[in-house]
Amino acid sequence: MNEAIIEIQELSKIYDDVPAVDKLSLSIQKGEIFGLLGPNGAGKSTTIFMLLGLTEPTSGNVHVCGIDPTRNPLEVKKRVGYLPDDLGFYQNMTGYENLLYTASLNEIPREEAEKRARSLLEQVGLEGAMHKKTGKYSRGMKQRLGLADVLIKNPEVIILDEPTLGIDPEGVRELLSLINKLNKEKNITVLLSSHHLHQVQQICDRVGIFVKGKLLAKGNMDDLAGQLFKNEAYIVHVEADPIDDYMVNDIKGMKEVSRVEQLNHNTMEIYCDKDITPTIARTVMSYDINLTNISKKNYGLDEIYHLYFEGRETNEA
Ligand SMILES: Nc1ncnc2c1ncn2[C@@H]1O[C@H](COP(=O)(O)OP(=O)(O)OP(=O)(O)O)[C@@H](O)[C@H]1O
Repeated sequence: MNEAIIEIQELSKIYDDVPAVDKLSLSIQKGEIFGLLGPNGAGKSTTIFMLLGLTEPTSGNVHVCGIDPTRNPLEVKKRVGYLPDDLGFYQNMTGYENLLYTASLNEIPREEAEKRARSLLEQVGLEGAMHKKTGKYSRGMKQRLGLADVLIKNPEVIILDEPTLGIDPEGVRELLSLINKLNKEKNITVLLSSHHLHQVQQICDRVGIFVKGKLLAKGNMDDLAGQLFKNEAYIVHVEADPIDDYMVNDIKGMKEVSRVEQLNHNTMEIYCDKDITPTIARTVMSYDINLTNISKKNYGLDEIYHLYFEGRETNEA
């Protein structure tokens, strides 16, 4: 997974002297699921439009599958499937007919198009509704049809703008697992924009936190926690009876430990820059103390995201 399929360098888009995207640099690897996370107005859609060649950058460079979308938008369009947040289908046509229509726009021969449409409708769980008019589809069904629609041209990359908007929790779960499955089975790179933390956390390999046109941080959950909490990226929760002062001093003296917080007579939390849970367990045991529980506490994307926004203007969020 170390072949960049989306390469963005110092990319900016300025509207009326205000940067919508501000010197963005980002590499997305082939086969990765990358989540672009940020509040409304952060610049996610503008970034996506520049990747698709729908908006011209003010400055900087962008390459998708090795192609510059500003110069060659049609070549990018052949390789990239884009599912906008407000996707529309011809309401009076069935799901199957809509897919065949998209296939014809992409110059896929009829016989091949029929084969792909049937297979995709099956993959997205719409085989039973393929001959139903899309005007009668639920929002979740339309999103699943949308996925089939972007996949009909066998893209290398799919870009999904708020794909779960307006879908009920069960529909969200199904759609996310479908995206995950497609990514794993077909090695399709997925760029997904969202402001739903939990959904992003569930399926993305890496996340970029985007605010006011700037990428504040990027990485997997551990990287993000590391960047944000620096020398306190890990918390080891210990329950032991009793918590002995000598033992606490011993732990405080470890080079990885920044502080120890004693919550009550038998519980403490140890903040450290590495996961040293086994070392801490051994130290506690060496004091002949009854260790009843030891676990690593993980920061969730919720904590990470909100901490990034602490003290920032987030009134659009
Ligand atoms: N065509 C345009 N003309 C002027 N300003 C624009 C234009 N398109 C976007 N903007 C501004 O650029 C900023 C970024 O908007 P963008 O739509 O990219 O954000 P977003 O993160 O996708 O938000 P959302 O989640 O609401 O879609 C906003 O302040 C928006 O008002």
